[in-house]
Amino acid sequence: METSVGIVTTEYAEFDLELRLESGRLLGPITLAYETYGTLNDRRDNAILVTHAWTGDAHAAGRHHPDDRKPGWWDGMIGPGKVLDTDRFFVICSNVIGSCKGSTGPTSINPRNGRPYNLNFPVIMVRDMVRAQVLLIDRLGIDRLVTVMGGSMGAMQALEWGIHYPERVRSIIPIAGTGRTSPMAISLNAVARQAIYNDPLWKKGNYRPEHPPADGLALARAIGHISFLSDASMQMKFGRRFSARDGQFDFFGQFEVERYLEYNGGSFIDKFDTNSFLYLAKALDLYDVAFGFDSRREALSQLQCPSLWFAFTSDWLYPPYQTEEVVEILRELDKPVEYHLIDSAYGHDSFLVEPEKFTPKVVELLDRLTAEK
Ligand SMILES: CC(=O)SCCNC(=O)CCNC(=O)[C@H](O)C(C)(C)COP(=O)(O)OP(=O)(O)OC[C@H]1O[C@@H](n2cnc3c(N)ncnc32)[C@H](O)[C@@H]1OP(=O)(O)O
Ligand SMILES: N[C@@H](CCO)C(=O)O
Repeated sequence: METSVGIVTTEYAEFDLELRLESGRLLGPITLAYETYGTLNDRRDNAILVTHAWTGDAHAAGRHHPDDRKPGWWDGMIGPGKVLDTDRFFVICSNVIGSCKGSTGPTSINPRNGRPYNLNFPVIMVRDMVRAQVLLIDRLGIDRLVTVMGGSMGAMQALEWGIHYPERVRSIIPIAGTGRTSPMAISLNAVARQAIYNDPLWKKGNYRPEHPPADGLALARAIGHISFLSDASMQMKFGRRFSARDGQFDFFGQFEVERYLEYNGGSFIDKFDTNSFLYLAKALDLYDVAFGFDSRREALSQLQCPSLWFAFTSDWLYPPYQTEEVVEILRELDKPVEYHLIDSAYGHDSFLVEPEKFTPKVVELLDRLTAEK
């Protein structure tokens, strides 16, 4: 049985308007990159929005070209007969504003001067990303989404959808998220930022695209990457193994884990723009569900739909207690809420590496919602 969505194309929705951001600044016109899988039914009520993490993109499933080395980032989840079954659901994955993956971000042309925004791009919040996604969902003619589902920054987007657009969602599924970014998570991003700022090629964001601050970005990504892993996953993957290529007493000889970080930091330079990385890190750091409300309780009281939450035992970036704090408040508020602590050794990135550990609960929720229709 064919379980892949096959060859897919990224589409680009253009909005000739100015969006008022949380900062009060205006951003426009706006482009959003997105992909869709499956078919929107006649009642237009079978749509699911998948929201991505920090360095993700709209390409969640299938391949752009038969020779692509890897499929989309959540290909195991999306396709005929899969968890997000494209025989039943119309699955949308939208890139976020601020990103460099086809949507309006710091690399886009500033209409006011015809030059790339670079640091003239406004600071955006997760809520602004969602505001832009609402334009896309309107454009697709969808009133209500079956669910909004995503991990990490995707979880923040799902929660913002539920709180600010309660009439537009029938459920939300935040995975490996947090209700507010902790000082520890912020401090890791702060060090990553310094790695970039200290690279002479960064030039306060005015680097030429062909000469990015590669050393700074690679180091910044390596710092981030450590926080996506866990003690257990590093023990399993690398242990204390020394790189077979190097002599143990070579001064620059590397442990296997060092090679891994160097490789993943280095390969990231070709995949992501430095300013976008910084703007999205800022959005992550600014995240607090209570922003604009008197309290988290007041913010969470806006949520009307069922919410299904997952946290991972080995996630030390957004540890389970941060999801549990939110779930606890929702329970006190008598909201329909379900929470599962998933035993996984893969740290924050467990939502990408071991989705099979939590997907049965997702299927249960989707079946329930479909039966209720
Ligand atoms: C929604 C989103 O979040 S989309 C963004 C997802 N992508 C990322 O986060 C980019 C970084 N990638 C990753 O973190 C991982 O690939 C994941 C989480 C997506 C998947 O994890 P895993 O399946 O465990 O992959 P793993 O960590 O083993 O491999 C990552 C890379 O390191 C390489 N690698 C593995 N071991 C070693 C090693 N000992 N030395 C050097 N390189 C190594 C792999 O070959 C792979 O290279 P590739 O990216 O060119 O294919
Ligand atoms: N590894 C994912 C998760 C980060 O939160 C990313 O880079 O987007």
